[in-house]
Amino acid sequence: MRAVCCSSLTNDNKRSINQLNEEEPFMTLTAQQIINNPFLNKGTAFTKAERDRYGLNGVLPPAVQTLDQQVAQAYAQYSQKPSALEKRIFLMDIFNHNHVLFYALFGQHVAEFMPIVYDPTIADTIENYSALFIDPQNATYLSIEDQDHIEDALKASADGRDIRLIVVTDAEGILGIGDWGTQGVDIAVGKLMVYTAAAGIDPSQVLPVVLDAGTNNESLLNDDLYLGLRKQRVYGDEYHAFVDKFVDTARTLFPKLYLHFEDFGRSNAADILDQYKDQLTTFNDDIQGTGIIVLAGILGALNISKQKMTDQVYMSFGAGTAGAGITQRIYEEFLQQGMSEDEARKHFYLVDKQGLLFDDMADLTPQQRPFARSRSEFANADELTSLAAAVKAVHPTILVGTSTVPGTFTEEVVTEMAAHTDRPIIFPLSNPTKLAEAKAEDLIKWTDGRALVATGIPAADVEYKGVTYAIGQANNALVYPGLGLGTIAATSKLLTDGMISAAAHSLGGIVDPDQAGAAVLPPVKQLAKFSQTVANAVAQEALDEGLNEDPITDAKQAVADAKWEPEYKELNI
Ligand SMILES: NC(=O)c1ccc[n+]([C@@H]2O[C@H](COP(=O)([O-])OP(=O)(O)OC[C@H]3O[C@@H](n4cnc5c(N)ncnc54)[C@H](O)[C@@H]3O)[C@@H](O)[C@H]2O)c1
Ligand SMILES: O=C(O)C[C@H](O)C(=O)O
Ligand SMILES: [Mn+2]
Repeated sequence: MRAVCCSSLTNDNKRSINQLNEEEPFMTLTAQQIINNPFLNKGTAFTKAERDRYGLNGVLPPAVQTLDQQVAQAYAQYSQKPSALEKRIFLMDIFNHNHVLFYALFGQHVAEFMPIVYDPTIADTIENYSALFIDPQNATYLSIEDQDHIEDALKASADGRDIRLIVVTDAEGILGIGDWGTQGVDIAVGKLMVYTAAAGIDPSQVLPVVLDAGTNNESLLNDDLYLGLRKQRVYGDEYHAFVDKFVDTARTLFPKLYLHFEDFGRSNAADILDQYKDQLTTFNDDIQGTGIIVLAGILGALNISKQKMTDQVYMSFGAGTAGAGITQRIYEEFLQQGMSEDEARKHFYLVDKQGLLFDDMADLTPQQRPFARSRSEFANADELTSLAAAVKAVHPTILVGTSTVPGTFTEEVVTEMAAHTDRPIIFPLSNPTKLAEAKAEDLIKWTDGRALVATGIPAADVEYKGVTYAIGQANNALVYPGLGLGTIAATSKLLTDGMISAAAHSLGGIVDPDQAGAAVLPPVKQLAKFSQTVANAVAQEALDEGLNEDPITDAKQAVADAKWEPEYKELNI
């Protein structure tokens, strides 16, 4: 029996499959093992010489195609698929068979594919994951009831690859659609695809992981097809011991790990980040990634309105994981711009289920507490139990929605806000599409074109009174790939606030703010380009803070060297 690709690579002998191909002929694979390995397979693009060498003659149709021809053929098929879900299933099929082709195709159609591979279509595939299941897509499925296999499972799915990046979810708070148990694994798969398409993270160095600690989703528990653990979600010490065991095992197996946490529940997300952030490069996308993109969007909006950050009055509608994370990031920016903590806090207002949050409320989260207000500030404090009442009392200049409640930025709320500020900054960010607090088009119309808008999911341009308003996408996907690439390229020991701030500031200067209808953030079609900008800024900051493990001096060069391109390399196995 011949060795299956790469399983003989030990942790001490870690190389990516690409490096491996280039360096050493160390094992022989059968034709079937090659074409069934998505990291190695080239399909019809195997050359004549490769076909001779690896016994592929007659195993494939005789014509030899180029990658460009394969991309064109696949895109033509894709275009015929009648729905977003079918388009996504088709692309996943390509991914399952041939990673280079998948990423070459994705790279040529980034803006078109983002909403298919990622949000919002990914929400449909998560809700229907068990029914649609075909392939585990190199993910690791860890169960709280089977912790003895954590190490084996991580090793088996990594299959000897040099894992540098894990996206892990426990799926308690998938986007705004709630608890999806094991089915949430797709968010880890999808986020990783965006890392590679946007920033060129080597796909052989990544691993999607789901931590299945049960689910409180009754529809899943009652679904015969459900593929996860059929029990109520576990919380408290038992849950944290499970997370600890996963993190300890993963960092031991993969010592250069960048660990990205995604869509954990409100009661766990911030605690887990605090627990690990000073130990290894830990990133919480919903807290930190969203904080970066919203700060970048606000900086972009202020560039257009020519206003100062420290003159703004900020209101968060929905102060959970993302809402509180964004608030903290904007608050830090106020401090960075020279304001004292006490002065800065006066600019922030949180509205959640209870209405405006006050410091005498017993049910505040630790992240909400520092921004809760005193009732004595308002004559009618007890009446401020709705967004409309809070907006009327506070007159915010910035309103960010992370509430998961659709349509809550009503015409009444928006016109009241716009009555007290020239250029209201309004970001309805709840995902997917069906949960957004408002539509971009309505915000532009209700404010007669004055609102500076960004949305969580892609929004079409808005034509209004002869001006075309481009709508920025304030989705963390615009920054987390560059942040990850920069951090990994710099071999940074930690991910610091300084690196996070550098990422947010690096997105400025890409959009021309003087163009009528300019967007507050750069367009998704330039995602690959500005991911590089973010990566360079982050890597430079890591070096400036002396966080690099390897002796790197040139941040840009390190980023360029770390970047993977979807090209067929000569197989040498
Ligand atoms: N655009 C982005 O990049 C981005 C990033 C992260 C999260 N999000 C979106 O933000 C939303 C929230 O995500 P999260 O991770 O913070 O979830 P979360 O559950 O941690 O927070 C949601 C918050 O909204 C509050 N809420 C619920 N109903 C409300 C109501 N009627 N009025 C006011 N507040 C209410 C909840 O109490 C909670 O505090 C989701 O829809 C998610 O998709 C967007
Ligand atoms: O996944 C997204 O589209 C962004 C964000 O992380 C979310 O949870 O909504
Ligand atoms: Mn998320």
